[in-house]
Amino acid sequence: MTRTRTAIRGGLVITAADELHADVLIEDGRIAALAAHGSDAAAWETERSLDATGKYVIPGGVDAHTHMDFPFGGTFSSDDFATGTKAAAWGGTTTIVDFAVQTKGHPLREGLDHWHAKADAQCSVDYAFHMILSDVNEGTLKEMDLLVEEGITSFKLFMAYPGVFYSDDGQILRAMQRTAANGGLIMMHAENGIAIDVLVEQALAAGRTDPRHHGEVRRALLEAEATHRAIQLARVAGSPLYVVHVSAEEAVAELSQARRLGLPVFGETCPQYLFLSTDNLAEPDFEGAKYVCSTPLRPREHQAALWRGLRTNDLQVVSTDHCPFCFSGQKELGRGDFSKIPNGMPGVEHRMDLLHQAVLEGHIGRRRWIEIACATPARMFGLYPKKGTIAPGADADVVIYDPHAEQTLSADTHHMNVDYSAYEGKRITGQVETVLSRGETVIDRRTYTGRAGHGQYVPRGTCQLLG
Ligand SMILES: NC(=O)NCCC(=O)O
Ligand SMILES: [Zn+2]
Ligand SMILES: [Zn+2]
Repeated sequence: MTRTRTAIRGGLVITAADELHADVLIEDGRIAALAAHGSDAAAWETERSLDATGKYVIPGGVDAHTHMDFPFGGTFSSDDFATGTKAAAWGGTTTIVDFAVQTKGHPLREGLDHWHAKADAQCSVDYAFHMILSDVNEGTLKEMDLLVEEGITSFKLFMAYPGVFYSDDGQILRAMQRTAANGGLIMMHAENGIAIDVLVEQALAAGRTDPRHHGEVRRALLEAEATHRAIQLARVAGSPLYVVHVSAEEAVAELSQARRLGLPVFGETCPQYLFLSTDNLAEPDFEGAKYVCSTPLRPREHQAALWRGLRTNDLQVVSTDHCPFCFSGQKELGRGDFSKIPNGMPGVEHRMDLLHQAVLEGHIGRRRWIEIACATPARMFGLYPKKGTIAPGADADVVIYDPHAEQTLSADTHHMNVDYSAYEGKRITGQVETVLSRGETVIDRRTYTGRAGHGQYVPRGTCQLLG
């Protein structure tokens, strides 16, 4: 085997734990060593040297919540694994964890095989899977044990979307009991879908059909109620719990209270809840449909609680919930009836940049940026320290990040396969310059040099934040 050695010289290495003025040695796709500028590093003999002077050297992002080619709302999300992982690479994300879907009445294995068929040989960066449980029954529960053993260690359940992915409290309790025994982690979409459907019906009957009503019927209290219920069910089952896409201040309060009691309860939020609001959902001429996702965008006042939660570690992870639908032909399915707008927003390309912007705006510090976007998602989902850090032995998933570059987000320049940007015209300071995935350059000074099929499937361990 030919040995390839690369040095990244002159940068500021930032991990969740440290900031070091250090050079990084990469050998055969792994981090081999770090050394202070001008020390041992001067003697490294390498085939390749990348100059990171004045730049940050950070771990590749781990986006633990994506939906590529996802069947939803009568259509499929518009990024497949080829386009979506290429966009991820452009944005400095080198690992995604996507959701394989169990079709109701069918085994988990079938859903998983289907997701491998979609993803294998298509990805530009590494990928792993969670499993969506659409049908919790004796067979499914047994299959969960096998999946945990082979590296699918987390399962998403929905308290929302009756008739689609919804599970009732009994099914939820059974699945939680199973993970309490097999080491898996339940990821909960916490909204009271039964109550929401009543409010949807009433809104439509009263002629309230615009996208903004999507946000109005999906009440913050119904997110908080479901979050509370999920926490209590997890307590009864003795299982840990990860609540996905938290958007409401009242839901953060439920998580904070549980964590004060010492319960193994975790929370994720997403950039759309931190940067966008119901003002976007109210944009005229049906433009609000671009921002329809669930949980919904909230009034701007909720953002302070989300930022606080990220600072106090009551929220641990920022993922994108990347689930893009084109405005033309997809979001338009819901003209005249907001409940028919496919739920989901694009975002896989912009998470690292938006969170860097949050550093500049004083919401979080630099190491916390890396913690919530790289290290903790890797730990949460059993990928650490292979992913999420820069340390000897870790995969050489490394981003050279220019903290001074200026960019404007736009559908004209993004790489996601979707015809609008949720952040059109937003100015960002900071930009991904170069991206290595297991030592291979996939973005080279703002040119894509990767290939579909470079990305490898990564089986995962269990949650590393317990006990
Ligand atoms: N979040 C959303 O609106 N769409 C994707 C499916 C989900 O995560 O609930
Ligand atoms: Zn969800
Ligand atoms: Zn999702």
